[in-house]
Amino acid sequence: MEGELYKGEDYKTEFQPQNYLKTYYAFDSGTIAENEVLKFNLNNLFETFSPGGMGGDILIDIGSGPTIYQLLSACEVFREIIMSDYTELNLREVDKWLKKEPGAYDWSPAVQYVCELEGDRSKWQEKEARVRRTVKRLLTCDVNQPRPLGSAQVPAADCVLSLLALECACRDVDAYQAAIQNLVGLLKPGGHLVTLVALRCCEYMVGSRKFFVLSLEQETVEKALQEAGCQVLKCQYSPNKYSEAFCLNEGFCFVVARKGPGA
Ligand SMILES: C[S@@+](CC[C@H](N)C(=O)[O-])C[C@H]1O[C@@H](n2cnc3c(N)ncnc32)[C@H](O)[C@@H]1O
Repeated sequence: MEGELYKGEDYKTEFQPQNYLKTYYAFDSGTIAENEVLKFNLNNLFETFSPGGMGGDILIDIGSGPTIYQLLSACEVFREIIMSDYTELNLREVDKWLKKEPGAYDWSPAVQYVCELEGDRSKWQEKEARVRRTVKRLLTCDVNQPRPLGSAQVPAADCVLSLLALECACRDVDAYQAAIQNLVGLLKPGGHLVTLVALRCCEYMVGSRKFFVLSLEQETVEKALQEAGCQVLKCQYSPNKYSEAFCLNEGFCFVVARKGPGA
């Protein structure tokens, strides 16, 4: 992978949502490696947000990107979902899907997969309607700010979800630690932080653009959460990798942590 490495503010001009979706979320028609990553992610989200497990009033998704797959299980157990991203273009892409506008991404293969996990693949249209009803707001965010959602009035959350975003947004481990702390600040005491991290990753492609990724070990992720006053309840490792042409990484970890009383 040669050429310029984009990061930070470059996301606002160089990250093309449609290219990202085509490469990593084609699912049924996509490449096997990317499909396996998405399945690992959907399976873990299903386990985490099954009825009887975690749930509540407010879930805030941070660094949502142009995707909605991360909400397919959570929409069943939270009253309200707030999505957020650093770039307006990503929020616009999500909004297209929420409003069923022409050109909106087709998430139905992933939706059907999750409905099958829940026991009835045929209910996928009901689930899409539920996601559309449950997502109440789309906000801009910056995880590197002590208040990632800026001046937006947002109640303390029962759950903060952030998948594959912090390692893209943070330039070094100190910034990662601070970003985790910033996300914990959005939670109620006892609330949960759920995150998926691509491990030992240094870059990924979105169309012809190459983006920086902070290389993290599983232990670094767990330590950052503990130092932010959280108890790590689950840390599920997977040896999955993306296709080498798209992204260089060595495994993933899916983590669920609870904010402690002193955090
Ligand atoms: C690899 S994408 C992940 C998108 C989505 N969460 C997913 O699971 O596919 C990385 C996302 O991080 C966002 N991002 C980059 N810098 C950020 C920042 N400082 N604060 C919040 N999000 C940021 C990007 O806009 C992009 O949507």
